[in-house]
Amino acid sequence: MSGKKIAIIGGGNLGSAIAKGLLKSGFSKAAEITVTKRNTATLKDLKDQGVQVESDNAKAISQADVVVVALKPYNVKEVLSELRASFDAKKQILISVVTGVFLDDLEKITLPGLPIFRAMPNTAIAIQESITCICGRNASEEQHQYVQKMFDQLGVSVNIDEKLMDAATVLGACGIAYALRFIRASIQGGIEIGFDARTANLIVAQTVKGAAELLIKEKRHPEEEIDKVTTPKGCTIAGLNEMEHQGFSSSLIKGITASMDKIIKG
Ligand SMILES: NC(=O)C1=CN([C@@H]2O[C@H](COP(=O)(O)OP(=O)(O)OC[C@H]3O[C@@H](n4cnc5c(N)ncnc54)[C@H](OP(=O)(O)O)[C@@H]3O)[C@@H](O)[C@H]2O)C=CC1
Ligand SMILES: O=C(O)[C@@H]1CCC=N1
Repeated sequence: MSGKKIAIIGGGNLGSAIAKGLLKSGFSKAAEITVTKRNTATLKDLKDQGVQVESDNAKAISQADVVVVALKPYNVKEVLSELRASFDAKKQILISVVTGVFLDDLEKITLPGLPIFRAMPNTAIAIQESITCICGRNASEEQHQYVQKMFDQLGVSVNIDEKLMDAATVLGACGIAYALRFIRASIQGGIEIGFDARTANLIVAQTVKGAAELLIKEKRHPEEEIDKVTTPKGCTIAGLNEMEHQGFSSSLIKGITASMDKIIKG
């Protein structure tokens, strides 16, 4: 239990997922979390669990020890610059999960010297299974440890240089969507070869989980594990090679670089 009051500014997809993860992990009590957005009706689930729901950002920030900003990139400047007076550089930490807004910009928009972190989680944060890449400035060792502990409760965290934050957004945050599209396509294939949708979903999701766990728990290289599956002249290599002829790896790599270009060039 952290004991700190956390205000999440922008309770949309990611902001709400963070609140859910904080509750589920026991890192925060419901009464310690405030989530803001203009239309608070969509936060009913969180409100029913005891989370404070608010449309007054200034009030939420001034009562918080930790401010998590989960606004859309295009309205961060407009919203935060009006809230400058609510921040306290001596007592607070700002954590931004906003894509493409630099520590420099965040400090200019808010207060000089404010301890500021950028964190890039993904939506699996709602079930404590995120990978979260973190960088920060102006923070004490204790504040760094607090932020890392917070995201470790919500999955796994890794400290990176800010220059890799856009790449982290693509690989980790967008990556959930890429993985789910792989899963959905596999389910479609599974239905075509005979399974009902529900059974295909279970088989594919558990298979993907197993593949990931082999890498995470056993620290294996993907190709080492693929070699164990590909019986000579067998059906796996026939399928894999056909996928490659159709551009499977190439399309993924091109998709990843297209996402990266979108962040950099807009
Ligand atoms: N979704 C994801 O998987 C990830 C998203 N991100 C980043 O997180 C940020 C949020 O993304 P996401 O959650 O998907 O976006 P959403 O649009 O779902 O959430 C943004 C929320 O901000 C609220 N909002 C808008 N204006 C204000 C305001 N003035 N005060 C308070 N709240 C406001 C909106 O609600 P209302 O209109 O009711 O005010 C909305 O719910 C983005 O910067 C994104 O790049 C990063 C990693 C992963
Ligand atoms: O698509 C987006 O722009 C955001 C950033 C990472 C995930 N969703």
